[in-house]
Amino acid sequence: MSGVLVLLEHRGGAYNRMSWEALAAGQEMAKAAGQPLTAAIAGHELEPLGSELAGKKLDKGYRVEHALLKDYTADGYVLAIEQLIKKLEPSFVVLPHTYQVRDFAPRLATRFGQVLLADLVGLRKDGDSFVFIRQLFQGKLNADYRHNGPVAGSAPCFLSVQAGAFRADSLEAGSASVEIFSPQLDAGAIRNKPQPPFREAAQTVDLGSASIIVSVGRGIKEQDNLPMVEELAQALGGELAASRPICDNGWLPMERQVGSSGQTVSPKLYLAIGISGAIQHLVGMKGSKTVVAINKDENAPIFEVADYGIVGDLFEVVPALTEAVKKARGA
Ligand SMILES: Cc1cc2nc3c(=O)[nH]c(=O)nc-3n(C[C@H](O)[C@H](O)[C@H](O)COP(=O)(O)OP(=O)(O)OC[C@H]3O[C@@H](n4cnc5c(N)ncnc54)[C@H](O)[C@@H]3O)c2cc1C
Repeated sequence: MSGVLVLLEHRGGAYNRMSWEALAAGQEMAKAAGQPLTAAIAGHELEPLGSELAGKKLDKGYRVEHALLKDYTADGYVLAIEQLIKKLEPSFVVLPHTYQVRDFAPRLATRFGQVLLADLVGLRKDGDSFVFIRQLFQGKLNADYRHNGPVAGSAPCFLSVQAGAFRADSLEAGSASVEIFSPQLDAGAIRNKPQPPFREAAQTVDLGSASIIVSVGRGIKEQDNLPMVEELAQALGGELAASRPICDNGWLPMERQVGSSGQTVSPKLYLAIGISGAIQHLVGMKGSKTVVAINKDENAPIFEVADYGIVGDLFEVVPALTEAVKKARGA
C-alpha cells in the first residue's frame, strides 16, 4: 500500500478549480512522502477530460468509466471508486471539499472503516507521517490531526481540502498516461436518482471581473445601515459585496456573497468592512491585490490578510472615507 490518489470532479465537460487545488495538494504530498501520485475522474465518455489530466505531473491517471456513472449518484460513485481504491491500494485519497464530495466521500471512507478528514486548510510533513490542519470554532483555532497509517494492509487515509487552501496555479505540468478503469456496476445497486446539482450561488452579478469591491459584514448590524456602505462603493466606482450572514439575512442578494459558498473574487482593491475574516470568507477574496480592512477588533483574522488595516468603528470610518474619496475625486 503506497501512493496518493486524487479524485477530481467535473461538470459540464470541465474540471472545477477546486479539483486542481486538490491535485496541487496531492502533488505536494507525493513529493514530500516520495510516493507515486495517481489521479482519477469518474463518469462516462471522459476522453477530453482524460487528455487534460494527462498534461499534469502525475505517475498515472484513470478514467473510471461506466454508462451508469454518466450522471452523478452517490451510490454509483462509491461503488466504482471503492473498486479503484482496492486495485491501487493508495495510502492517501485526496478530494476537493465540494458539495458532491460531502455527499459521497464519508460513505466511501466508511467502506474502508475510515472517516473523512474533511475541509483541510493545510498539511505538513512531520517525520514519517503527515500532520493535517483543520479549523475549529469558525476559524478561531487550528487543530492538528494525524492518521495512524499507512501500515501494510491498512485502509487509506481519506482527506478533503478546502477551497483556496492550495493553489491551482502551483500545479506542475507533466506528461502522464491515463487509462480506463471499468468498474463492475449493477443498475439495481444504484438506489439514488440523479438530481440537478446544487448551485452555490446564482451568478448574475459578476464580482469576478470587478476591479474594486466594497464588501460588508455583520458589523453593519442592520439592513438600514447598508446605504452608508453603498455610498462608499459608489464613490469608489466599485461593486458592493458581502459576507454570508448578510446574504443569508436577505439584506443583499446571494450573488453578492463572497466566499467558499459564494463568488471567488480577485479585484485590485477589496475593502472588508465589519467582516471578521472567517476562512470561508477569506478563500473567496484572498487573491485580491490590495485588501483594506475596517474592524473594531484589532485581533480580527481579517487583519492577517489585510495590506492596510483600520482598527475603528465602521460607523465613524466609512462616512469619513466616503467624504475623503468624494473630495479627492472632486465629486
Ligand atoms: C459550509 C460553510 C460555508 C460558508 N460560506 C461562506 C461564504 O461563502 N462567505 C462568507 O462570508 N461566510 C461563509 N460562511 C460563514 C463564515 O464561517 C462566517 O460565519 C462569516 O463569514 C462571518 O461573517 P462576518 O465576518 O460578516 O460576521 P462576524 O464573524 O460576526 O464578524 C463581524 C465583524 O464585525 C466587526 N464589527 C462589529 N461591529 C463593528 C463596528 N461597529 N465597526 C467595525 N467592526 C465591527 C466585529 O469585530 C467582527 O469581526 C460559511 C460557513 C460554512 C459553515
